[in-house]
Amino acid sequence: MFECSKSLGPHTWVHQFPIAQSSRQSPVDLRSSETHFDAKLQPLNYDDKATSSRMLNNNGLSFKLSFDDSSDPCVLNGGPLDGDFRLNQLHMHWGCDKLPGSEHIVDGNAYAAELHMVHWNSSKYSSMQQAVTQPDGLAVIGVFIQVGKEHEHKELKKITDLLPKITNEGSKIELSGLNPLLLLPSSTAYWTYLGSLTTPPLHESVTWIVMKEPLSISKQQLKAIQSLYFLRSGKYERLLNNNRPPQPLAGRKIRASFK
Ligand SMILES: CCc1c(F)c(F)c(S(N)(=O)=O)c(F)c1F
Ligand SMILES: [Zn+2]
Repeated sequence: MFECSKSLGPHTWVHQFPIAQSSRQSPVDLRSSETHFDAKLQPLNYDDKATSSRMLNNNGLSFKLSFDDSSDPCVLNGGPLDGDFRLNQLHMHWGCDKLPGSEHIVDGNAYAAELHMVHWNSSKYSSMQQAVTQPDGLAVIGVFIQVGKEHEHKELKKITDLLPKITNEGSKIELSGLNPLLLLPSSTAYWTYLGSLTTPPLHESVTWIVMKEPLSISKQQLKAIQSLYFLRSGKYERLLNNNRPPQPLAGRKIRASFK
């Protein structure tokens, strides 16, 4: 069978991206002792459009669902955010076999996987490329994923059913009519803190919004995710793309929308 391929260890990133050792890095351990309830935090607001998207096994590291953010954008606002943020892509981080795969952890505990929905600040910037380097450029919603009963909305199923069709690096497939709103858990409770991309170039441009309630998927769905692999120098390797360990909070405060 395939072995779990380890991407170049995160400890090597600092040579090319010195910001890796800066004070606004992600992911972090969401420790209850460091979180503070903030009554001023608004509920997240999504204009619930079903949008077209293209599923891609990108650079053999993960799969990415890209959304057309130029015409009929899917817009997020509210929560801790000032202004409108357009959904640009969503992707996932997972483990391998028994290894848990979430990037954020909660009081030291990891989940099986973590979904990231990446949005850029369209009130201040004109593209994702321009926003990705700005301190208020991005908002990423993180949703923990655990194995349990199959995802009730079937929205995640639309994604996992297609994964066997993009098992080779660079393969793409159209997926229209996905409603990102339905990928969010029923509870609106979230943590928020100022952080960074969790993979190079590690820009400190992300307002993180991590949902407290995990989504449940079936073992089969997790297997479909974990069986994503790519051909590297003639060898089939499975992906393990999640291994940035929690980074120092360095004095940052984590706000909670719930008591
Ligand atoms: C520049 C493309 C990109 C990533 F590669 C990425 F890993 C993340 S992450 N894991 O922090 O959500 C982003 F938000 C993102 F915009
Ligand atoms: Zn991510």
